[in-house]
Amino acid sequence: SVVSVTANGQPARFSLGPKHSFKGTPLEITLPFDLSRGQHVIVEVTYETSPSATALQWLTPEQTAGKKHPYLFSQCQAHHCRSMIPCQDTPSIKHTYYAQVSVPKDLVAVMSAVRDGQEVDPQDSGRIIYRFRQTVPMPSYLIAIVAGALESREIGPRTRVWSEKEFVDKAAFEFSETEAMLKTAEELAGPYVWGQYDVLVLPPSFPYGGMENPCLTFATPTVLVIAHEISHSWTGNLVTNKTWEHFWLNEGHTVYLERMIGRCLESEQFRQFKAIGGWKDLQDSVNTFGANNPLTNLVPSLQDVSPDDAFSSVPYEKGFALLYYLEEQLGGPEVFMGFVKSYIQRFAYSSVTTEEWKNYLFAYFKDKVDILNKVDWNAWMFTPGMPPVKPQYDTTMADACNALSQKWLQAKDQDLNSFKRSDVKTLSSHQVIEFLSLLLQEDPLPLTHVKKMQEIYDLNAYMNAEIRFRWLRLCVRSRWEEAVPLALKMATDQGRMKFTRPLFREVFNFEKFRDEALRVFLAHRAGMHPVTSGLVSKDLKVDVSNAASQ
Ligand SMILES: CC/C=C\C/C=C\C[C@@H](O)/C=C/C=C/C=C\[C@@H](O)CCCC(=O)O
Ligand SMILES: [Zn+2]
Repeated sequence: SVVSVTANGQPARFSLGPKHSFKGTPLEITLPFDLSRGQHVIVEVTYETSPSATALQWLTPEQTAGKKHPYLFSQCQAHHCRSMIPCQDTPSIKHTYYAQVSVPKDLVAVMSAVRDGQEVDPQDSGRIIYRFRQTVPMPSYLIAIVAGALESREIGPRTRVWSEKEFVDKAAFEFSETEAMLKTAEELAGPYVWGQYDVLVLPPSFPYGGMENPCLTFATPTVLVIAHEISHSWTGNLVTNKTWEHFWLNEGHTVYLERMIGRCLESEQFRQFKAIGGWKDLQDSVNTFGANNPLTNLVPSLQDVSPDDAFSSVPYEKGFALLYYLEEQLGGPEVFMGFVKSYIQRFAYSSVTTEEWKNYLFAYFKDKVDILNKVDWNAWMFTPGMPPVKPQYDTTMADACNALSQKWLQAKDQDLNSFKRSDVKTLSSHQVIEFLSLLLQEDPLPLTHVKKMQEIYDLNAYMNAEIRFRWLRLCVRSRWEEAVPLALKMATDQGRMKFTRPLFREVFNFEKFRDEALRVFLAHRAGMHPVTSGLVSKDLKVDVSNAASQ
């Protein structure tokens, strides 16, 4: 709700245009004077947000861990910043920012910026004003704000962990490797320019595993490793996709850098193992969208498509697969990481398109243009479905997962007693995830098999979200009725869309429990994040305009 607009202190006329289904309402400002090229103008917009702003989730005290105070958080990527700030909401424009946030004195405010002091609000002694300064130019989708009963712990020379006090010590323990990862990332990609690197653990309804807000990564309680968000400090936050159609530049390079950190801190075999899992995530997204769906292009057209509807593993994993394929063709990880570092230096502080990236690739590898000319660029970038080439990843860490999944897939009922608890106890949690992912790629296991798997491995007891999510999907697919309430509980106890959407879809596809999936969704809808509830309602084909929430 815009109250007034001024330009260089003079009142300016403004009008609101027609509301677009997902782009919002354009604000058009007419300057009260002529501008010449290069002249600067200060435009001030006085406005109020709406409680239903799609960037924001307002939690009641009952929805928090402490149960005493309300909580607010934002998620602006991709096009939601405009719902809380009237701005030129495009990743092609970068800006610094300064903010003062007044909150009741029991709450703490944090933003995606360096903290710049606090004071009692001169207008209300029951409130505190927190100040923030972001001096590195960044796109609007990286503006972020949280207010809640927060505490923090220092875990490194440039890192504090923030969360409600109930979780802060656990979070400090879980993210204790942050400084080691930051140092490794700096060795790979160049200096960290953002000053502080804090981590905020949000309540479980946060819709993504993590969000790379500068100076303050957001993480859900289901995330244990933040190498991905750390990597975004270079790819995404420093070098940014110019439009959301080039989102793979952000995510493909970030997955590449994340796995290079894994290579340095663990091993090359670990990197290869993670790439094998990523290929499966890509296959899962292609299956969900359909292999002919243009949204599975690496560079899709988003004309009339909301970025939230287009979001999937494709830009992450098709992007990674392309970079890994180029790495193999052009001389290996050290050589290709040299290119990625140079690309970051060349385009730091700006926004790029795929064409600019490709031109730079050809310029950097000017002695290997014959190799680059053999790449089927059209198939990689503008053709739906799986990539034209499947990389041959090292299977050392995956072999045990393949062997165990094959054993289950081929087992007859009379073979089921040959399985032992040690089958999974000897696997790492990464390998258990891979084992379950392999089974999810096949036709559903017979119900006798999943029941036996529970009896021997007790997978219901696993609290690792990546394991639990895959296990419950597997059970529901095998039509195990007792797994349905567990799947719906996981879908609603936390709201990370990576888990919540497929779990709801899986139960919805179990004909006998379709109504139960709808009932549970409608019962929880009011307390869900607005983007999550919008996408789940599309998945379950619920017409929310008529549906009553309870
Ligand atoms: C081609 C795709 C087009 C546009 C996508 C751009 C933004 C999509 C929008 O829905 C926001 C995405 C935010 C993602 C934040 C963090 C992710 O990296 C988390 C990935 C999923 C997870 O692990 O939970
Ligand atoms: Zn990312």
